[in-house]
Amino acid sequence: MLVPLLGRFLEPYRTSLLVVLVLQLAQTVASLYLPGLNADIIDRGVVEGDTGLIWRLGGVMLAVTLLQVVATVAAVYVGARVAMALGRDLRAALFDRVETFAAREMAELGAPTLITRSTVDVQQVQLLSFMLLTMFVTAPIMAVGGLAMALREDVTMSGLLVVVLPALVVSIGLVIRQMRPLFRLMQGRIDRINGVMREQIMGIRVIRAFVKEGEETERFGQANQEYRDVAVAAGRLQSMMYPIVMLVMNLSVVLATWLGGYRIGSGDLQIGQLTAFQNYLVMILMSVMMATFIFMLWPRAEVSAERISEVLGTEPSVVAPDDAVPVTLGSGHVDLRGATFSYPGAEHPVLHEVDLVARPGETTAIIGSTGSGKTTLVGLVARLFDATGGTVEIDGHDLRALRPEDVWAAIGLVPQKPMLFSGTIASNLRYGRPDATDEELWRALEIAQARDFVEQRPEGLETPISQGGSNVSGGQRQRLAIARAVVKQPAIYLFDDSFSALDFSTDAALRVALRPVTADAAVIVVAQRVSTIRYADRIVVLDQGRVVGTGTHPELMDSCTVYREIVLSQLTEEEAS
Ligand SMILES: Nc1ncnc2c1ncn2[C@@H]1O[C@H](COP(=O)(O)OP(=O)(O)OP(=O)(O)O)[C@@H](O)[C@H]1O
Repeated sequence: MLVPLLGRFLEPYRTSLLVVLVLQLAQTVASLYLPGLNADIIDRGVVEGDTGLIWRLGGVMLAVTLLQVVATVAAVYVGARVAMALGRDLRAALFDRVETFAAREMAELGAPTLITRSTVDVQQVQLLSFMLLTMFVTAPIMAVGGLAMALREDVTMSGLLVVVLPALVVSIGLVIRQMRPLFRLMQGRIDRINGVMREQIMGIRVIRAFVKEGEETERFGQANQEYRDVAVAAGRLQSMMYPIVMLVMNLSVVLATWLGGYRIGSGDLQIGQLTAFQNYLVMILMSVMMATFIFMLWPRAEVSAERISEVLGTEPSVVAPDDAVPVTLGSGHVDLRGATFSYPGAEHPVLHEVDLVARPGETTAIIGSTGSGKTTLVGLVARLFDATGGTVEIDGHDLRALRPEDVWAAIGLVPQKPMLFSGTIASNLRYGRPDATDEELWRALEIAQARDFVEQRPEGLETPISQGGSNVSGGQRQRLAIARAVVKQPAIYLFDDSFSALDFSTDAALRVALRPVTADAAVIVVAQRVSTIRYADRIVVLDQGRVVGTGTHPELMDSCTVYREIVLSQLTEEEAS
């Protein structure tokens, strides 16, 4: 997964990669050249007392070192830029993909893991690519070059590598093998911490009100501890790597000195050559250490790459067919025929063969007990998910044959839990129609019975709204969400229990004010309160996902027992008639 992902996302940076390659090559060649020069200074300069040669070769060494430094700095700079750009591109790709997800994919993956994957996992891949970009060429060239140079200095001494190298590779390999499953576990546990934290931050008021801080702290503590345990286990293994490499490296140098001593004594080797050999030996082992760094990061980055690729490879369930042509849904005829819907993984459908008609200029109300499927029904009309059976049509088009954005353009949805975005009241109201004038915004606020409270704010339409709309009350948020839908002037209004936070008189005033603006639109209202819907042109009664009655209030009072029961639980017999 990691290699294809890197291949795909590094493709646009081919030129930079080539530059890094050349710079690394220059740096490595320079590094390999230096010990040889040093040996010459000792053996030909110092031993033979040739000061001129020492100066000359010293100068060359200085120049080569300078080249090495410049190449290293430049390679790290370009490499870091590419790695950062890769991180940015991965995050952008993830964000773009998540934006296409329908409710189904969101439910399957879940917000916490999507956040971890876009941040922590991307960071892992980014870190590994940085390491690769700074060491990828250096390590193998240094290893091979170092080996060649060591052989040139002394073939017998190079036999040492036959023992040292396999020992190093095998011991590191064993450690890495144990690290891989731990990293997978670690990412999963970060998801869990994120999930618990998210839930607790969002539910902080409820937690306090129910005095559950202790239990919640414990729950978080447990998730935290589980992550710590696996991180410590992985860290323990990781911390063994460096000492192993250092141990092997130092032992090798000692061995080389010991062996070299004999060979110098027998006249087979010169002092300078031994110094150079030791340098090359260290270089070879250093390159193994560099590779170790990469091997250390590789398993974690690979797990992360798998998690990123899973998101990128998840196909949205609400999509336009290949042959979909753009359409404008202007009139707002909604027809559900035998619409059935099951949530993924659920045993039974939530909606069973629902037939529903909503016409422009009319108000269609949906009423039913809690959990009867009202919100799900609204989601089907808004194409937040597709029906698993039957059809949902707008203006005679089966929604599955349309581009989702064409459907959404026709819909003014006021969800059960209204959501506002950070910005101002004006920016939120213009969400569906950016070119709306201030006058139109005020008009929409008036209809939504929100004008007064906005006027009372010194900054009026420019009043700041914090993330999620947390600095306005629930009722105000609901009214602003209604105003936002009104500004959009859609062909179909979907009010999902949007009037529940309003008192009776405000609810009535709002419905009267809405009438002229929705005169040409289909209005679908979900409500628990009978007074909100009793004058609707058509009332659809849902019971456990089935339509058990359709008609006007008087018709249903006569014909539908479920409706009668709901009405009589809220109104007296006289009020209801
Ligand atoms: N994301 C989901 N995954 C699985 N089941 C779900 C999901 N959302 C809702 N349900 C189930 O579907 C059924 C209908 O839910 P829905 O929200 O449509 O009901 P509702 O009539 O709008 O309820 P309420 O009046 O309480 O808002 C419920 O039994 C609920 O448990």
